[in-house]
Amino acid sequence: MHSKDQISHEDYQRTADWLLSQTQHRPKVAIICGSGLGMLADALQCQDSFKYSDIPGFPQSTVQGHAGRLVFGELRGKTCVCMQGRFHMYEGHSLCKVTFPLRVFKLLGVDTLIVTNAAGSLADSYNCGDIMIIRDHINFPGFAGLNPLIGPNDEKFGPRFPPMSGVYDKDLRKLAFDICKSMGVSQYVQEGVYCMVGGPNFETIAEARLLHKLGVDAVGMSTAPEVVVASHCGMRVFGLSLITNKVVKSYQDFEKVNHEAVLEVSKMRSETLQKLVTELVSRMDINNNTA
Ligand SMILES: O=P(O)(O)O[C@@H]1C[C@H](O)[C@@H](CO)O1
Ligand SMILES: Nc1nc2[nH]cnc2c(=O)[nH]1
Repeated sequence: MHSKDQISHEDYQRTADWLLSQTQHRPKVAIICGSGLGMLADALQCQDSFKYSDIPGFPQSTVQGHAGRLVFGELRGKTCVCMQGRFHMYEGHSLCKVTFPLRVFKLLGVDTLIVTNAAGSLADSYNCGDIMIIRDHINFPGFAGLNPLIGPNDEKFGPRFPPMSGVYDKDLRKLAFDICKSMGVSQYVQEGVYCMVGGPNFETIAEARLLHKLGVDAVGMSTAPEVVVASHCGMRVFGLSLITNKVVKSYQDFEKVNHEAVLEVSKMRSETLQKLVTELVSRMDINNNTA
């Protein structure tokens, strides 16, 4: 890692202090909106919102379907901060930049992360439009040394060697399933393993077959770095993938995925996802995580 990529504790603190001076909201929950899922922020009441370009130290979002706004507000009386737009490695951001907001959120007092993404499915039983509750992830770039925790460890945030087993909170996953049942949508809710690849190209057929053999249920280009950093600093994590396409695994299949189709499917499930996240926030206990 180059020294220009290093972000000091003071840098995170400066951004957190600026935000604290601009809003009365004191969020306990952070929500990251995946591609086309920015409408999750629309449910927030009493909003204060900030363009990323106006926030000192914040990276800029360059992908279509990622508005580039940080929205503070209340969801059924619980204070949240919502990223309408995230940062991806393939945009050219270092992983420190990709995950910069997470440490700022920690300094704001956030203790729970809800992360969402658009993903392609490898699992044969999944369909387009399914919602996958993330049970676990594979951080493929991490295998190649692309990990946001590489470099000097900041003990104020967390330990040098953090565990990652059980990173997606079991109780929140169960609660989400119960909510889906009561919403009558469990027929298209799955639980599975998300794999992050670097992107920006979608998978070749051979790559898709490899991921399938490895036990990957859904593949995308985000989430793992954010979850690693959130977990490192003691946040509880819950994740959702919206299955926007089935990854092509056969040489006989001539279908080709594209970003516009991904955004289209995101729109189709926006209401359900908004309801699910609202219910989840409203029913989660935000005080039991003191890590
Ligand atoms: O931000 P997410 O992970 O939801 O975005 C996915 C992965 C790519 O950025 C994009 C491809 O359509 O959607
Ligand atoms: N890598 C990857 N990311 C996605 N995001 C949405 N769909 C896909 C996909 O099929 N592959």
